[in-house]
Amino acid sequence: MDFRALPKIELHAHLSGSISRQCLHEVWLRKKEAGETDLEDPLMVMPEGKHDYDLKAFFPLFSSYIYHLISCPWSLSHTTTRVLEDFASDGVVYLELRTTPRSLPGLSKAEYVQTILDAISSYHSRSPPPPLRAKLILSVDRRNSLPEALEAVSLARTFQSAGVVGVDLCGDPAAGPIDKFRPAFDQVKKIPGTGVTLHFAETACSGTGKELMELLSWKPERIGHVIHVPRNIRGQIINGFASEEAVKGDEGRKKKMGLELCLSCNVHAGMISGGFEAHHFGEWWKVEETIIALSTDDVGVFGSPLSNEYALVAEHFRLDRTEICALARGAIEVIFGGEEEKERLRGIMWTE
Ligand SMILES: CNc1ncnc2c1ncn2[C@@H]1O[C@H](COP(=O)(O)O)[C@@H](O)[C@H]1O
Repeated sequence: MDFRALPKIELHAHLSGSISRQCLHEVWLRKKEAGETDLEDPLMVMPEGKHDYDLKAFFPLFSSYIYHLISCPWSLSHTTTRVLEDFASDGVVYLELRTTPRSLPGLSKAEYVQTILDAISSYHSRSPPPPLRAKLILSVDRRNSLPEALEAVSLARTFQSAGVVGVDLCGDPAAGPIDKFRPAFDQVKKIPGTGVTLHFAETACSGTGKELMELLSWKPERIGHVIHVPRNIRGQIINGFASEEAVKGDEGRKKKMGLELCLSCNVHAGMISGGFEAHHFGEWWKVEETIIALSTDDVGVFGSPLSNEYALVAEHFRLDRTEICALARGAIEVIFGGEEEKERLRGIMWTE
């Protein structure tokens, strides 16, 4: 099967982690030549072919390096455009990119978000129109304070009509308790048409029953990674605890929880043991009450484009062509991009 040609949906991609090393290198070269950076060449910091970053090494890549390189409107806009092009050339037809609003020298958080939305909008208006449509999710980092989280939610409200469709909780799972963010995610629920997605049970320390019950009580439509899940919490996910209010009008059924599963990230970062065969994709993909959206997380770091994630599940879990098409199409139901976009996707995604 041609996994690149297969039309695909990507729902869990962090902007700064999705920038290819080549693109980072080009930004670095231009800044170096202009005398604007003292940073080391990204190809030295993140050598081509190295993908085994454990979480201890992974998070500082952003705070200590990438954020210092992508630090002006030009580099932000340029790298966003390149990320869109890279996903499109891998056969992605719908992308929800996520990013943590940050202020850069001379750029407020609102201008940071606006710059990314402008890059997306000018990408959409290319001629002929590209098959990829992109939306934006704003992330709250676990290291943030409540006021910072509330600011992200307020930005999501402000930029909703310009393409922001959701709010995410991400960041180093070792970074303290998350209860403090409840008022922020309560606010998201009051913005009609804005979805909630949460990094969920990424590590043993963030996989306690207490934390996961708290996260589910925020009523996310989707959860990401879903690794260290105790049995009773698994039951809650399956029984639709999180979306009990989101009853589907016509059939009276509860909405299914979307699971954003990122195989290569989890394997390369050592978040699971036993390799691809042992990945919890195998436990979830036949659970009818949930919907899996295979995702890349940080393709710039872990090096596996979405087409390869589909190839991996086909290989390790023996999905045939029909099952692969059903898996890819299934994600339509859990996008945050609205009914019109769902209809477009139903028209272009393969059925067999
Ligand atoms: C194991 N995977 C992950 N788990 C948790 N958070 C992650 C992540 N991968 C990326 N991020 C979050 O996304 C930021 C980079 O993109 P943006 O600057 O927001 O576009 C990282 O700083 C981290 O907080």
